[in-house]
Amino acid sequence: MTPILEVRDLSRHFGAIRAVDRVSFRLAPGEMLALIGPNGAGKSTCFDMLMGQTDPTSGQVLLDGRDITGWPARRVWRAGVGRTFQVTATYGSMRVVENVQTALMSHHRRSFAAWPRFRRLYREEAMALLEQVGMADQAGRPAAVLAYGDLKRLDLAMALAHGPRLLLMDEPTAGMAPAERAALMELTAGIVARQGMAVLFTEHDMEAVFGHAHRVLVLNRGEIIADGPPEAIRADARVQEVYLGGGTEALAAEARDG
Ligand SMILES: Nc1ncnc2c1ncn2[C@@H]1O[C@H](COP(=O)(O)OP(=O)(O)OP(=O)(O)O)[C@@H](O)[C@H]1O
Repeated sequence: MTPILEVRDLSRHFGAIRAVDRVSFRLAPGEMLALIGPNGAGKSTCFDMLMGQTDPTSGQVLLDGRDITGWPARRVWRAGVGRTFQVTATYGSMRVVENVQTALMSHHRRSFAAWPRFRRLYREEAMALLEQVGMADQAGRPAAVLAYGDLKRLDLAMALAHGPRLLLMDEPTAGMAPAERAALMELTAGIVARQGMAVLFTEHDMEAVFGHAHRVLVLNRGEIIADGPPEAIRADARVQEVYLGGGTEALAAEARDG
């Protein structure tokens, strides 16, 4: 089966700094992959390359078998790479459902000149997306009054409006209460499984990583030092060493300290 994402020997060097160095991995349909590593490991640089925001020094990025290396961000997004934001990109004064409608308009390349007809445009599709993230009952509320966890779910619905093949989530649970974190990750896992898409996420919260990722990729100084299921990663001596030499308690401490 063709992987949704295939990264081959991807590198990004800044002068002498090897921010990302010969990173290779694959991501299958239905898979949730966590990308972790200590500060400065290269996670953001890796994400930036996958989103088309930074050109690789060398290597390749393939989406559904198509080489998208070096494509500009907008084209990468059009090709099916979506993302959620740490700070959600919603319009506070608009209603929840209208926020999703704007995401659908953008997906369907409709200009905002269609504004007068906006209230009807893609309303049903938007409601179906809100249903998926458990937000249909809040459709009529202004986004500004939403609780933080609900804003995150709205952000997810807006990312899904684009029908991504690959969803990149940058610290999806940052700033959330523990119970909300688990709920968001479970919700995401269910959607990923149903739609056969794939998720790559960075996360400092180790409960979110070890509780919800199918596979964990550990970066250190730009290189992958481990790639496997959560249990194997937790037990990996090199991973424990990198996380201050103290096993998963140290992993948790690193998470707290950011
Ligand atoms: N534009 C740049 N110019 C020079 N060096 C850079 C640049 N961007 C990143 N780096 C360096 O590349 C390395 C990897 O940084 P990156 O931000 O990708 O790590 P990270 O794992 O995302 O870290 P954090 O968890 O702190 O966000 C670091 O040494 C960083 O200083």
